[in-house]
Amino acid sequence: MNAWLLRLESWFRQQRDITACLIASALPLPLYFIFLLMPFLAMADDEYKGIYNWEVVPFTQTIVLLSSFVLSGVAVFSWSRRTSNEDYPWLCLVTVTVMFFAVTALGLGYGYKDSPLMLLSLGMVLLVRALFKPDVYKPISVVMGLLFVCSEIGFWTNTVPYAPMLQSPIFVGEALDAWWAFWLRMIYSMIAFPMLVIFFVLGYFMQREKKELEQMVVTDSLTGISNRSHFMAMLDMESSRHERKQQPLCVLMCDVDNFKRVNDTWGHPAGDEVLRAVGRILKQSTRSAGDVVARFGGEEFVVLLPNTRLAQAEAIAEKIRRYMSHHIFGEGENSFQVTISIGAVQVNDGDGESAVKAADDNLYRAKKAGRDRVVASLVHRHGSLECV
Ligand SMILES: Nc1nc2c(ncn2[C@@H]2O[C@H](COP(=O)(O)OP(=O)(O)OP(=O)(O)O)[C@@H](O)[C@H]2O)c(=O)[nH]1
Repeated sequence: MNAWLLRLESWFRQQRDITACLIASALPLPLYFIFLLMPFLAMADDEYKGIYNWEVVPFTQTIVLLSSFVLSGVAVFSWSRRTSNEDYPWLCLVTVTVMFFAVTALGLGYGYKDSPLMLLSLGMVLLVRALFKPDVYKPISVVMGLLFVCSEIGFWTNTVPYAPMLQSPIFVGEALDAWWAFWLRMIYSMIAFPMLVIFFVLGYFMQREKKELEQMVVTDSLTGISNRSHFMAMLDMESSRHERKQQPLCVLMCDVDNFKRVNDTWGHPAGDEVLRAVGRILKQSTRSAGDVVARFGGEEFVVLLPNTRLAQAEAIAEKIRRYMSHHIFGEGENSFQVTISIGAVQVNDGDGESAVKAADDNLYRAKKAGRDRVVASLVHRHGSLECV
C-alpha cells in the first residue's frame, strides 16, 4: 500500500497538464450521464413524470449534454496525447470552465441544499484544486462563487425560484419516495467514494511533505547531519536540563585543518566529499541517541555530548581525531589525507552559548599549537576557562 502511495505521490509531483485534463474530464462523466438520464426515465413513467418542471429541464439538459460532449472530447484528446510532456494551458482552462459551468447549472436547477449538488460541487472544487495550478481555476472559481452567492440571495429574497427543474425540492420534510431514494443513494455513493479517496491520498501527501519540511529545517543539506540552528536549539534544551539535573554536558568544536588547501588542490567536489565524510565519522563516533552532531558552518562541525564528563569527551574527540588522520580520501595517485583540530569543553554551571564560545577558543588553541590535536577545558558561568 505504501509503495503504491509513494508511486502515486511521485506521479503527482511531476504531474502534467494532459494527465490532469484526462482525470478531470473523465471522472465526472458517469455522473453527468446519470443527471442526463434521470429526466428521460422520469418522463417514461406516469408516476414520476410530475417530479420535473418540463419547461426548465431542456435548458439544463442542454447545458449538461454540451458539457459532457466537450469533456468527452477533452478526455479523448488527452488520452491520445497522454505521453506528451507539453503544457496545455488552454485545455486546462476549457476543462475547468466546462466542469464548473455544468455543475453550477445542475446546482441551480436542482437546488444546492436539498440535493447532492453541494457535495458534487465540493468534490469538483477538491478535484480541481488537487489537479490544476491556481492560475487555471482562480478566475472561473470567482465567477462561479459569485453566481452561487447571487442565486442564494435570489432564493432568500424570492426573486429567483429555488430548484426550478423540479416541481418541489427533493426533501420536503417527508420520507423520500422510491425515485429519489434510489437516485440519491447512487449519486451520493458515486461522489463520496472518489472524495474519500482524494481526501485520504491528499492527507497522506500533506503529512509526508510536512515531515520532509520538518527534516529540511533541521538538516544540513550537504552532509545530512543537523544544521546550526537545530544545534543551538538542542544546546539550549540540554543546557537547561544540565542545570536542572546537575548532569555533565560537553561540547566539541571541530575544524578540518587546511581545508582551503584541499579545495585548491583537489577541487570543490573533493572538498565536499571530505565534509560529508567528517559528518559520517562524527556520527559514527558518538551515541545515536542523545548526542547531537551538526555542521556549524563551512568546514566547522560541533558535537553536543549530554551526560558526558570532560575526560570522556576528550576521549571521544581523540577517537575522532585519530580516525580522521587515518582516513584516506580519493584513490591511487589522487588519494590524500586530512587532519582535524578539536576544542572540547565541559559546562559545569554555565550557559550553552558560553560553552560554544569556549570550545571555539580551545579550537583556536589547538590550531595555534600545530593542528591535528584536541584541547580540552572546563568552562564556568563567567566564561573563564580552566585548562586541563
Ligand atoms: N568544498 C567546500 N568548501 C567549503 C565549504 N564551505 C566552506 N568551504 C571552504 O573552506 C575553506 C576554509 O578555509 P579557511 O577558513 O582558510 O580554513 P582552513 O584552510 O581550513 O585553515 P585552518 O582552519 O586554519 O586549518 C574556504 O576555502 C571555504 O571556501 C563547502 O561547503 N564546501
